[in-house]
Amino acid sequence: MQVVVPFDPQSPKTRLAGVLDPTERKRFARAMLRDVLDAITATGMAPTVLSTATLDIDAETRLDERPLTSAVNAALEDAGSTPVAVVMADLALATPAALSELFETEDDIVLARGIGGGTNALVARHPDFRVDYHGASYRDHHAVADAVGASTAEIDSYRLGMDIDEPEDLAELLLHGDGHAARWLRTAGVRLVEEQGRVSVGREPIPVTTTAESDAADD
Ligand SMILES: Nc1nc2c(ncn2[C@@H]2O[C@H](COP(=O)(O)OP(=O)(O)OP(=O)(O)O)[C@@H](O)[C@H]2O)c(=O)[nH]1
Ligand SMILES: C[C@H](OP(=O)(O)O)C(=O)O
Repeated sequence: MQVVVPFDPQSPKTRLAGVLDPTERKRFARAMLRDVLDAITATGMAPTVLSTATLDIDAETRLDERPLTSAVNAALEDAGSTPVAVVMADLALATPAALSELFETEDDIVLARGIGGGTNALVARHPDFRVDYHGASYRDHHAVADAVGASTAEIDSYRLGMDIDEPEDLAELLLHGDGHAARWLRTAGVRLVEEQGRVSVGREPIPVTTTAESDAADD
């Protein structure tokens, strides 16, 4: 099986602009990528990062400047009859156990839904299956699988379902994460705010000198 991790390092995580500035968003996205690659590697698989730009990371990288859907579909086509897993780079809470369940479920198409309607991870073992990301892609991928006559399974996983897109997702990461991304957030001064209802996040003012530590947390 090929395990592909799409990643766009250029202007990532714009929905986190209320909490992190552009440089921080790049560092945070990179820290999440490291967590995802570590979790995949711990399952015994070797991930390939499908990136829009060159990266200095310790993983095989395939460059493709096209938008997400086109790049992933090209990877599916190139794989031929080899099964392909597609795991998003913002699944900072992903664990080897959750990923192993995804990889080992034997249907033609295996889907791990994300909150908000997305498809956070999938496995494709059918030659005619193609992706169509954005919007309610989870629903769309079910329809594509049905249309090509593929059997479909769903992975019901909190750990794969939490893609870190919105500021409130950062609270989940602070609560349940212990990897590079969670550490980077804590070092950057992002903190849980407990009020009535769900916890949210806020930012502590941090002295300029600790910016270097915040970089180091990503190393
Ligand atoms: N290869 C590739 N990966 C992409 C592209 N766009 C997004 N990704 C990756 O796809 C995954 C899901 O991305 P999104 O959460 O939809 O987008 P994002 O740019 O990270 O965040 P927003 O700017 O907040 O939408 C992440 O792993 C991204 O790095 C692209 O054009 N090409
Ligand atoms: C890529 C996209 O992710 P989201 O926009 O939900 O983060 C999707 O899964 O369709």
